[in-house]
Amino acid sequence: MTTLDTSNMTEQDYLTRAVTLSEALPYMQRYAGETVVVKYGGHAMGDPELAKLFAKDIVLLKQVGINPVVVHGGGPQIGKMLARLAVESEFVDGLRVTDQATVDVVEMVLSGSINKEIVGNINAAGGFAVGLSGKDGHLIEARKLHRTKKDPDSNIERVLDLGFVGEPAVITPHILDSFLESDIIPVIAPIGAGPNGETYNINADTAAGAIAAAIDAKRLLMLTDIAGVLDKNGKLIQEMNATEARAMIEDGTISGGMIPKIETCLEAVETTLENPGVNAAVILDGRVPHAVLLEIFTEHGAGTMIRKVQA
Ligand SMILES: Nc1ncnc2c1ncn2[C@@H]1O[C@H](COP(=O)(O)OP(=O)(O)O)[C@@H](O)[C@H]1O
Ligand SMILES: CC(=O)N[C@@H](CCC(=O)OP(=O)(O)O)C(=O)O
Repeated sequence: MTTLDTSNMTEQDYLTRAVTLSEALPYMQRYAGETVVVKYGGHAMGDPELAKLFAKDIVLLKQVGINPVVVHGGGPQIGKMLARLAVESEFVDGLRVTDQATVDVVEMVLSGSINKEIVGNINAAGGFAVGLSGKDGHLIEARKLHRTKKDPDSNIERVLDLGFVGEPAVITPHILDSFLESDIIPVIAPIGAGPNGETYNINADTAAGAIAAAIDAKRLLMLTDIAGVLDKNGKLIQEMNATEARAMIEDGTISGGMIPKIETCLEAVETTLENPGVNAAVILDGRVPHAVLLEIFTEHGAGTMIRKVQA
């Protein structure tokens, strides 16, 4: 556990701390009773000390009356386990091609070790976390994801078979209702069940976005391993709209794992007649200590924000 050495603190330091707490009040009021979905990426959870700070931040949110829902990834951790088991793995546009052997490992790592590690950290920080996957309580009913990709040489659309890669078909948030009314913090692994009981590997960004939309979350925070979306010159983009984002995917400035992240944010903020949409989605650097607190409780919003689009 990280402890703070207060032995050298002056009266001014304590005053600064009190002012900081007081300045958080309007944010606490703005978010009181609201739900915030936090997508915790596999790269962001690499450092054990940072992982403990993340858990503390989540407990703090719950303590001040905000409802955090954690949806986690674990791509690098799955990669390590597949390598240990000598199962080869490849990605297409940020999605892991997933055969039967791979999906078994994906479920084992995500629903097993990673989910329980996050639950353990939150509980050690004084929270009440409950770990589940999309299979629990019909939370995520999945279907096979169908992808096509244009061949750059011939310009012909080709169908890609990604195996057991799924997308959420139906989200049934019923199981989360009672958690959100209690002190329980749900921690969700992005695994879904298909109509015939088959297991689907869902990109964690996609799962987080679908859950955020289904529970009318106020904010979707995507914690990753980079400052946010970078432009062609490597400069951080603080705010972007759907048209800009699509153009950057088209011209290759946004690639790899950033593609499902952006697509998720765009879908999450879209308002339809049935869905009021998430107010804002933010892609931010999970390697920064207290990234969640900085984003929710200060003006110093880091990262790239994608705001709600009215229908
Ligand atoms: N325009 C871009 N701006 C920022 N990152 C980008 C961009 N295009 C591609 N990326 C890549 O996307 C990565 C984040 O996606 P990913 O590795 O899947 O993260 P996570 O594991 O957190 O989901 C970044 O580390 C970066 O390498
Ligand atoms: C289909 C697909 O690609 N699934 C991801 C699920 C984990 C994930 O998304 O983890 P990150 O958030 O750490 O990238 C995978 O197998 O790696």
